[in-house]
Amino acid sequence: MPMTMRSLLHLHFSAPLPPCHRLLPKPLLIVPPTFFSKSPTGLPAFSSSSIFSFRSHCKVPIVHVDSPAQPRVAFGEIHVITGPMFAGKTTALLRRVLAEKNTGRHRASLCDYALCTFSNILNVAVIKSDKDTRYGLDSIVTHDGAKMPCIALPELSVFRERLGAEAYNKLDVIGIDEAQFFVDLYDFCCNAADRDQKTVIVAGLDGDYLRRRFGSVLDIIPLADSVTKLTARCELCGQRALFTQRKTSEKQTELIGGSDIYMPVCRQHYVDGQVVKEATRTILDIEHVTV
Ligand SMILES: Nc1ncnc2c1ncn2[C@@H]1O[C@H](COP(=O)(O)OP(=O)(O)O)[C@@H](O)[C@H]1O
Ligand SMILES: Cc1cn([C@H]2C[C@H](O)[C@@H](COP(=O)(O)O)O2)c(=O)[nH]c1=O
Repeated sequence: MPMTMRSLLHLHFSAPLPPCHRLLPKPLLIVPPTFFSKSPTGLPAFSSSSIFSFRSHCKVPIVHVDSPAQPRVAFGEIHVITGPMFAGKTTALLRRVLAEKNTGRHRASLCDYALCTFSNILNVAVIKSDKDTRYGLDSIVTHDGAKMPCIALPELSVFRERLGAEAYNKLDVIGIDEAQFFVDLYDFCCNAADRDQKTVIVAGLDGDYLRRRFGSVLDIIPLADSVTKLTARCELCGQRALFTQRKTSEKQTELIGGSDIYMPVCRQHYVDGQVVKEATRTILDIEHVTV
């Protein structure tokens, strides 16, 4: 049967909403045009676009509508922070998570003005791999000692269950540190951003000590809204450091450690370091000593 314009419109507007919306009662409030612009009194004033506000404890409290014909659902986001060790990835993750939380608080205060509720302050959670036992399992810690509480997990698929479905549904922002250790990073990020409307901020190494891809960090780049590659300072010359040099002779890819085992190096010192390591190994091999 040919589709009329009317049936197309009906289909468009009656398409099923994401799971979180389906659980909700009818929109609590319809705020007329541009709730977010300020009046001279500093209080929100109304003007030209529409915003439907749902119950504020819902993950997607607001559906912005630029024009009545184009409803836009607020989807999740994925931001990737990568680079070598000591580049400031964990520091950037902490900053970003806190910034999201504060922005959320700001947004919340505007919505709360209309909804008379303060329950939609952004909820954030930070996850790290339980392989990283350097500073205990209950916080992520930067090389400078800054800390944030976290949940340490063997894999990301257990996060929802560990947190509980209700708490998970209320989350707005999920930070993931040491992402290179999570084998299910791709699926988790996909589901969290596409299906569950979370903002996911991922920090992890792009390469290992041999400059090979490390875990799945590179795999999520096609999913990402933004990718930030940070650099450190070469420990030998102070130039921009792109790589992580392992100072010991262990060969396994995963080896937990800090400046006792690794150092950030520039391209020249990475190459020089590999040459020196190779030469040392050859000499010691000849002498039948294992390094
Ligand atoms: N060679 C180093 N040894 C120890 N700390 C370092 C070294 N180089 C830089 N740092 C410090 O580490 C900080 C970055 O820490 P962090 O955010 O944990 O980095 P990353 O998560 O990328 O490893 C830098 O701001 C710097 O103060
Ligand atoms: C290069 C490299 C690193 N690791 C480990 C060492 C640390 O425990 C983490 C990286 O921590 P950071 O927050 O980025 O400083 O990864 C490894 O297992 N294998 C490697 O090749």
